[in-house]
Amino acid sequence: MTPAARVQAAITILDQILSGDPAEAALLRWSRSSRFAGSGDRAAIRDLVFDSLRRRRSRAALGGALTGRGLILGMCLQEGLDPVQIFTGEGHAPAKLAGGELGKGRQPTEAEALDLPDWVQPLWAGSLGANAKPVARAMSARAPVWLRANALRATPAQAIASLAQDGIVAQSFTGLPTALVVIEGARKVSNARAYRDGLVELQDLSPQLACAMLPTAQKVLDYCAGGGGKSLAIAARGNVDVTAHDANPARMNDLPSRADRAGAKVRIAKSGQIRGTFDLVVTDVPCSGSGTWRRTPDAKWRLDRDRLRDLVEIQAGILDDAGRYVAPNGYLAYMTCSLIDEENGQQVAAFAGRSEFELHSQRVFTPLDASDGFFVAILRRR
Ligand SMILES: C[S@@+](CC[C@H](N)C(=O)[O-])C[C@H]1O[C@@H](n2cnc3c(N)ncnc32)[C@H](O)[C@@H]1O
Repeated sequence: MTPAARVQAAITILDQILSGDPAEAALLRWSRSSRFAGSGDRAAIRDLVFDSLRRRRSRAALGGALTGRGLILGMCLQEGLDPVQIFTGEGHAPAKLAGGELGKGRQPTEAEALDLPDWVQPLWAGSLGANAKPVARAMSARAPVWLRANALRATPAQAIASLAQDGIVAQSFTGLPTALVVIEGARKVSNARAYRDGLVELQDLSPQLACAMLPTAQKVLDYCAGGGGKSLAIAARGNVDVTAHDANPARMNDLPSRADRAGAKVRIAKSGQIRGTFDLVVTDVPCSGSGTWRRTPDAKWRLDRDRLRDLVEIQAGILDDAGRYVAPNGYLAYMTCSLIDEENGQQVAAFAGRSEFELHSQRVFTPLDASDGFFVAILRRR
């Protein structure tokens, strides 16, 4: 495909997303109906779509319309590209710019330039204080790919060497050597031997740092285990008995095969099958995902106040339920991939106020720390 044809494909997909389709579904549908597109085309179109969603507000202002064409026109103006060279109307390129189309845009207001919904902005500012604007700006950039070198299978150096054999360049993070940032070849990771043989797992830096903060424990319950990212990270410490649970057991379907690949032992407990108490219970709760909006930018525009309120209620219920499984003097860890304090510090403070747990430590990670946004609090049972 020519670069201009890729742009036209992105415009079509963006229009479907703007009319309500989830981004992944719209991309998949386009791929299936466009067998002529190669993997390079698909990757480039995906990047165009996701970049435009990350910067939806500012690009719509610049491009003069919240449409696929408006967003791509906004992209041209934001990145100093000449739109006349792209909107040529030739072959499969976008149709020529209509008279006046170029003049409809304007400079984004200060609020639009942050690329956050209006209703989120006060929550964002209240949660992040002086970092609110830099974090919002960082959210409009593409996220790096992070891997966790799995200590049950390899040292970080061995994992890096194996990745290199498949053309992937990765580098250890100074503060946590098992966290590897992919410098080159990110799209090759899922086919690499290091990944297939369990030497590395895909996991952002912030949950890795959060798991590293967890107290040492022999018996751990991962109460909201989902695909098992936290279970596997905890199991990789060795000498630990990990039980994974999720209210929706189907979410754990892949966990046994992931654990086999990683050489980890994880026990699966369905609801009603959790026995006894644990030294550490981890609750990686459902949340707004506002810390990962770089990776799932359409979620940024779909979240609303009602959904956030529901999530805060669900999180509070999970803390109350999960707390029952913590042994006396044991720990309860609460995690979200959100930056909104209602889901984080306020949630934990309210729980400490109504329970027999006291706050031991907490930390917010943001893209300013090179990671996704993430929150972890560790509470101790009195
Ligand atoms: C953020 S995801 C977990 C991600 C997972 N820990 C990982 O690292 O891959 C939240 C999970 O909480 C589960 N969940 C929702 N409500 C729950 C509840 N009341 N009790 C336990 N799990 C719940 C969801 O099914 C979902 O899998």
